[in-house]
Amino acid sequence: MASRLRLGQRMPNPGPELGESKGGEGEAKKPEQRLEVTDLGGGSEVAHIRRFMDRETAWEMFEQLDKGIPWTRPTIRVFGRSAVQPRDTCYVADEGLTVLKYSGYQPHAHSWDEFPVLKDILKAVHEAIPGSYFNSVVLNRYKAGLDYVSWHADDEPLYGPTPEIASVTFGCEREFLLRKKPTKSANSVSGEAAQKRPKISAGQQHSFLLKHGSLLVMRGYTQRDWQHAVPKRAKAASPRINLTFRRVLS
Ligand SMILES: O=C(O)CCC(=O)C(=O)O
Ligand SMILES: [Fe+2]
Repeated sequence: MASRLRLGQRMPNPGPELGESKGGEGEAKKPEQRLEVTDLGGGSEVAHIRRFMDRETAWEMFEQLDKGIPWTRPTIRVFGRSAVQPRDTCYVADEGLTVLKYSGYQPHAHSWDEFPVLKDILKAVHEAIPGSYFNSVVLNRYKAGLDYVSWHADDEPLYGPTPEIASVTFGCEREFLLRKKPTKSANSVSGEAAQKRPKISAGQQHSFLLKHGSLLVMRGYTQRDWQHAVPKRAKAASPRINLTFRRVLS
């Protein structure tokens, strides 16, 4: 695991690796990037940088993505039924990678060259997470609070057993939930014992408020052992754009 920092701790020697500005003339304004790490246990963890980007830069990027991305709302298959995905999406990846397929849907892989803004964000993400390497990004646009992503894990084999996934948020803040997957042993117990045993015990859920310009990183066994979701929120009245950077293994 890349970081051993605990919740609320400051990264040591904040400097270029953290993307912190030296304040020189002509340099892009960058806020101090404070990293908060939540240990989920069992080799899973989440790192959160609430102010990954300053608000103004993040709004400029929001506008470019909102207008410039060829958003689609595909029909997917969930539990054997066809349904329109409850959010807009797009996919960008290096050429020649294994194709991504989820819920019976295979998104077209656009090229990074079509969207210079995505290259800028990718560079900032690489700088903020030392040792990271991402070659694809799934983009989601939630038009308002009725758009959502249901419980899932990004555990497709093309990402390997311990993928690092970096999630950048623009626009309306929304809640991001994590819950522990039911364990095999809990499932395999039959009869009365199984009924009495709760599948998800207290303390095995976490909630993060993902704000405009924030970065959240899931790493270790988070995709194998946990699920995540962005639930509907009737009060969320404005759009949110989220980018999840991933590394497709070759
Ligand atoms: O919008 C988010 O914060 C999460 C999106 C997500 O989980 C996904 O695209 O797999
Ligand atoms: Fe996901």
